[in-house]
Amino acid sequence: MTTTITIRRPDDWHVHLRDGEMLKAVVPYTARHFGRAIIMPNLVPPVTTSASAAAYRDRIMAAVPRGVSFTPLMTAYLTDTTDADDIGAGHRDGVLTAVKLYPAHATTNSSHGVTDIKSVAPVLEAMQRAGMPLLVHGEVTSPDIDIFDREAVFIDRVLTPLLADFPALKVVMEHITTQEAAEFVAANAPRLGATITPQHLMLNRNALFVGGVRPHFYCLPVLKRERHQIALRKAATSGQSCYFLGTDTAPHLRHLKEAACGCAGVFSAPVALGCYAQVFAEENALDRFEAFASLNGPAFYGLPANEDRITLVSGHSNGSAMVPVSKDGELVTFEPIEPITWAVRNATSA
Ligand SMILES: NC(=O)N[C@@H](CC(=O)O)C(=O)O
Ligand SMILES: [Zn+2]
Ligand SMILES: [Zn+2]
Repeated sequence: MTTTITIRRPDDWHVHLRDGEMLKAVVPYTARHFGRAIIMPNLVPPVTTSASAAAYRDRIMAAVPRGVSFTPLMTAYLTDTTDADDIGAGHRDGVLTAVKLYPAHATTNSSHGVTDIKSVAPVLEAMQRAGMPLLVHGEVTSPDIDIFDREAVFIDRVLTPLLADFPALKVVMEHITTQEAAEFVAANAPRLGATITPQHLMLNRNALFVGGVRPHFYCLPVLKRERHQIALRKAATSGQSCYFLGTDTAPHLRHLKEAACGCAGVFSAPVALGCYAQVFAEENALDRFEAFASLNGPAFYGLPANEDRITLVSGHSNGSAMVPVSKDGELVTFEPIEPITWAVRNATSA
């Protein structure tokens, strides 16, 4: 038996597209399903100014296949020396949608991240005045905090004071992974929102060790225990407007993941939308899928929902493919433990 569902075209509120050959290889997968995407700035070196964001946007647009409509929404990487005037001007000019806070060394390419939140107060004040959201990678980095506790400790030590010090600042807690985060976001909505990834909805930390170590399930924040997975599934499918789709598709070449010290990040762009639909179907919540995928994100960012539609269908086995990246190597597409049975049938223009 197959089920189909047609919804407004979704947006992806958390995407890594990288640069160069990798950018060219991955952009088509995001652009064919999603109308817009928030583009993460953690390149090497990072995108830290409006000028570098504008140049990066041009490189992304050059990689969008002809005939596909796709709008990258750019972000700047917050550092201890970010210029508040440049960020404000970038926002007024329509170049910058948001600013990204990585605590220094929290995740892939975050060595330039903020070491002390006080040093960026002028930038946060300017963003608060402009209504420009701050996107946070919500993990503390102190080595004495257990890796499975870093998100919950971030909420207590960093996010709670930040929300109090900047009471009108809009904040997105990216890729939430815990029950604590889901509850904290709902309690602080609507100025606080959260993205949730397919892997954190479909897997828990046991998946990292099924039959051996599984590097393609390794991402940050790392998968948590089952009670958190259950809480995230409940949150995403609740219909509450503070939760929205953000895949955190994060491509790394296969040989850099299948390594003695493998990179963090799951490449999910080709299959992500099917994964989300499957979760909503399993939770008997397909009637709330459009809110999570296509309505809540634009509402948080103050943007209109997309006018075109996309149709998904169940009953398809969706064999995940390897995506070649020039002669450099290849990407392994996310393949959860249970088969993905939902796929995009077609996207129609408005
Ligand atoms: N999520 C990840 O595990 N990795 C991301 C960085 C990030 O989103 O934290 C990446 O850039 O590879
Ligand atoms: Zn992150
Ligand atoms: Zn990310």
